[in-house]
Amino acid sequence: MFSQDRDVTAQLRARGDVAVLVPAAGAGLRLGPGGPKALRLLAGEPLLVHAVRRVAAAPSVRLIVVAAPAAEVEAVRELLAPVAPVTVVAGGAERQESVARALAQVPADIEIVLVHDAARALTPPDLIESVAAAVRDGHPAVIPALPVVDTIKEVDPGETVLGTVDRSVLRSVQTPQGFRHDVLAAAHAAAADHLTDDAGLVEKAGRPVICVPGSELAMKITRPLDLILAEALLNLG
Ligand SMILES: Nc1ccn([C@@H]2O[C@H](COP(=O)(O)OP(=O)(O)OP(=O)(O)O)[C@@H](O)[C@H]2O)c(=O)n1
Ligand SMILES: C[C@](O)(CO)[C@H](O)COP(=O)(O)O
Repeated sequence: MFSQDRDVTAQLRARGDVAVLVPAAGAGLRLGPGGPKALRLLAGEPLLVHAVRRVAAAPSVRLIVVAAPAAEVEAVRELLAPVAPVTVVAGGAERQESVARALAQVPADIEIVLVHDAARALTPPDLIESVAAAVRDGHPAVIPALPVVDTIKEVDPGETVLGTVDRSVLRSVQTPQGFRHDVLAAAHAAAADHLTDDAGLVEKAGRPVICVPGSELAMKITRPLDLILAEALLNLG
């Protein structure tokens, strides 16, 4: 636990120009049985607690809105009360719906909105700050990304390789994804399909999206091995 947590909690809402939406309503099917992923334990604490603690430690953050599994809204409020002041809403059946429900809680006077997966529980506050700073600098949509390290093949439905993709133009995309509030709201309002990230909605709306350097610590805890890796990263300090 960060030693400055109590100070951070007291200061939150008293400063900052950024709202962070934390979609946390997923089932975690790829992680296997054990309940909603955001409530699964990492070093004795739920992933959501790790994630929100780091969000609250970012100096720009004024408001945090968590989209929790519908059956866990009250439990999540109680869980996060000692961590940071948060608004908790019920998430939806798809990530995009969870984000939209959280976005509806953001007042119009907050101009920068970040969307950050609870599953990226170890994301450093510095990354949250760098994404927010790029939006503040005038970019309407900013996403953290890393170069792809594997060779990438395109295949047909029978797994026959059709070709090798030029990986130099590919990026593996993380969260937090940062947006001008009006741009994110318009993209969600216009959404026709369910996409896997919010930047995709902004792309469809024809607005520019830029990448900034991501962080290996912002890995998404998706499969069982990821929990083991995350625990090892925590132990590194
Ligand atoms: N209906 C949903 C689905 C996902 N999420 C959130 O979106 C983030 C990224 O989703 P992912 O890591 O894929 O989580 P799950 O959907 O839970 O995973 P799975 O696909 O393995 O079930 C997670 O913090 C997850 O809780 C959400 O808020 N609402
Ligand atoms: C938003 C995201 O984490 C960016 O990489 C990702 O798209 C979520 O996808 P998932 O299929 O819900 O894991």
